[in-house]
Order: sequence, then C-alpha cells, then structure tokens
Amino acid sequence: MTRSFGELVVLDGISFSVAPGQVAVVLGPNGSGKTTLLRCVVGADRADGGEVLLEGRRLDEADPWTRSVLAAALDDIDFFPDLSVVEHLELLAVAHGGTGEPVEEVLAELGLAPARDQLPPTLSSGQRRRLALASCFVRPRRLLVLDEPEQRLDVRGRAWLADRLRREKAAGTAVLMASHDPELIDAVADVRIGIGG
Ligand SMILES: Nc1ncnc2c1ncn2[C@@H]1O[C@H](COP(=O)(O)OP(=O)(O)OP(=O)(O)O)[C@@H](O)[C@H]1O
Repeated sequence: MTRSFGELVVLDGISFSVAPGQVAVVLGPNGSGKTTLLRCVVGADRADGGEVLLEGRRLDEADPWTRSVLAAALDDIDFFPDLSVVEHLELLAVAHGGTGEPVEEVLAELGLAPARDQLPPTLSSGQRRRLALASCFVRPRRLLVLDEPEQRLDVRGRAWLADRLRREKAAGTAVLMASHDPELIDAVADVRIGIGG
C-alpha cells in the first residue's frame, strides 16, 4: 500500500497480513503514518496504490458485506450530537441485524451505563473513547481496527482492554491496531508492523 500527501510519502509499499485470532500492532513514532495506514485499510482514506483483502475479498466501504465483517474505532469525534449513548449503540446494533453483542451488556462492560442517556458532547473524553470502542462490540466483526485504543483509558480501563483483546482473539477476530503502550503490546501482539523511524 502506498499513500503520499503531496511530496510527503507516508506509506511506501507497506504490505502485511493478519490471520484470524491474531493481533497485529502497527508501531512507529508520531507522524510515521500509523493512522494513515489504518484509515486506508478501513476506507476512510484512499491509498494511492494497493488493496486490502479480507478472506480474499476486497474491502469496500460501500459494500454491505464489508460493513458486516469490519468494525473500526479510529477516532471518537464521529458521533451524532443529538443521539444519546444508548441510542448510538442501539442504532448500530439494529443496522447490523442485532448480530453483535447485546447493547446492555456492552454498556455495562464499558462502564457506560451511568452515562447511557447523555449526549456525546456532554461525555468526558474517556467516556467518548469508551463509546467509540463500544460501537465496535455491538457490531458483527471478523476484522477489528483500532487506533491507539488505550488513549484516555484509566489504569483499570487499560487492564480491561488487554483482556477484551484476548477475548477477541479467542473468538477468532483478526485485530489490527496502532498503539504506543508497551504493556498492552506485550500482552496481546502476535505480529508487529514497524513503520517509519
Ligand atoms: N490529510 C493530510 N494531509 C497532509 N498530510 C497529512 C494528512 N494526514 C496525515 N498527514 C501527514 O502524514 C504523516 C503521518 O500522519 P499519521 O497521522 O498517519 O501519523 P501517526 O503515525 O498516526 O502519528 P501519531 O503517533 O502521532 O498518531 C504526518 O506527517 C502527517 O502530518
């Protein structure tokens, strides 16, 4: 995969694969292209060259099949300002035929139950991060893409995250994530993809 912004070559022919039940971690210093890579994988940005295949089939955001196999949390600014926490999760769950995990269970696991009726702009930054992660779990997924999921999680939240990623692996989900957290990486990484630097 390649991606340049004008003269700046950010991704220069990077290629890798992730097997079901594996966690692949993209590693690199600030500005090395981790987010760009993840954005190209999920179709939020368009690579200049290359393709992303899941089980031999090309991922394409416009394809309903892609939406039924791919769940991603890249940032947490992409919420409807006038839908509450629980309404966000219910909307996603319904849109995916209820084939993800039950909304109430995800709310409880992510510690969002007390904030269920709040609108996104009123959430703390950690709660917004948790909502972005929760949005993945109410969806069906065979590939989970996360950009620095440890960001803004407290100590208990980080311990939970490592455990949750182990469960994703056990369920056979392939996980592709960027992280700057050595403890989390040591706990879950099967494949390390180094870029930049
Ligand atoms: N839309 C854009 N237009 C121009 N340059 C961009 C754009 N998006 C990213 N870049 C540049 O591409 C490079 C890689 O950015 P990216 O966000 O992918 O890095 P990163 O590895 O995720 O960094 P961090 O660890 O800080 O999150 C940076 O130099 C950034 O300034």
